Amino acid sequence: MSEKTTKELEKLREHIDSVDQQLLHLLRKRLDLVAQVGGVKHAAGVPIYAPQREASMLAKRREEAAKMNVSPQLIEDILRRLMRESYLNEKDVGFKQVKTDLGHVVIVGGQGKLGGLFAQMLSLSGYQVKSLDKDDWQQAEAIFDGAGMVIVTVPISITCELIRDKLTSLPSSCILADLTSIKEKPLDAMLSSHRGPVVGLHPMFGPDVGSLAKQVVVVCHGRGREQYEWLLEQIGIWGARLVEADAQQHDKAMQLVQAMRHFSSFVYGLNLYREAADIDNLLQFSSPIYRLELAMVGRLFAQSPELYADIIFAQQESLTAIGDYLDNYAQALELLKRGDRQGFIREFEAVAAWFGDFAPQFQRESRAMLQSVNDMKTG
Ligand SMILES: C=C(O[C@@H]1C=C(C(=O)O)C=C[C@H]1O)C(=O)O
Repeated sequence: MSEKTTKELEKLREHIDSVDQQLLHLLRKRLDLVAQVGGVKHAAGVPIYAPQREASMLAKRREEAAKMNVSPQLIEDILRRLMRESYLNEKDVGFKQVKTDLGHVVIVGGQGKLGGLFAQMLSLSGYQVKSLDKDDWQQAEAIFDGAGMVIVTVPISITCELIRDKLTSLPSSCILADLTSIKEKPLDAMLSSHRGPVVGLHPMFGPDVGSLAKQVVVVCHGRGREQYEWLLEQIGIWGARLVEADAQQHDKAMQLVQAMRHFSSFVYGLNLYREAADIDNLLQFSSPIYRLELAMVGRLFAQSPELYADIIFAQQESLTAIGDYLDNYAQALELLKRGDRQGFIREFEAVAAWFGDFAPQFQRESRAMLQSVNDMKTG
């Protein structure tokens, strides 16, 4: 590079540094304003997450961006990232407490990750929370005494047994809830062990979410809804969206959404391991989509094998869903073995037609993800 070029670049880069510093100051200012909004909302008991405000704000900024010859998608990406920060900061002020005369909450399995998250959210909302874990059963009576709600969040394999053995003498005013990722059997167990209000919940997220804003919690009603309605409102205040479901339908969906999916990720990892694939090497040749896929598979093996065994082994019926997948794999492999390119294309088109408008929608969504995977690359 010539000296002139170096000088020119240096000067421009100094300007860029200064603009970035101004951005930083603006960010600080925005964070402070959002914190003030958080304070006002907290006092009024309003959830921080305000989708309508977000939609109208984004529409206006996009319009203004276009007029300034800035890409509307750029401002939308930046604002969405900032809004995520807004939800995370909400934990600093806490949440409105919907039910003020509940008595304390007992979380059976409160030391587990999901139990811990719910304990934290409830505490931030002003509830007194006690945890009951496997070594605490001797003190159970004292822990349960005066509880207004008991939430069960223990491994799926022991959930029903625990409910049937240990939760048979709660007072009928006490709410009994669970967070298990299957719903029909735990709900039956709760309804038969307890006379009072019962509700089944399935948080559709892992314990590592920073905030519940926009996350989904599935609700399967048991009995006495009017007595636990406040809990649903409370979860809404945390920002989550509640989706009501029939327990049986929910469990059927989980055979595909969880069992089959996690199982195929497990086999994908197993296959890489048996092939002794060199991950470093694969990453060097990876396209963003491959990296994203590897991230999805690899993250499984950073977590507890018990958790995934629990999810995959939870329902006998998942075996059918996984077996069907294996059959389809074998049939598709036959196309390949026969060199039946036309057959492959026919099947492809049939699936594409079945996906319908979802296919282009998923393409758009994944494009944004792939771009951020690429952004994260260094060097
Ligand atoms: C700050 C607010 O709360 C949330 C955060 C927003 C933001 O960061 O701009 C916008 C809407 C809300 O989801 C607000 O309602 O204005």
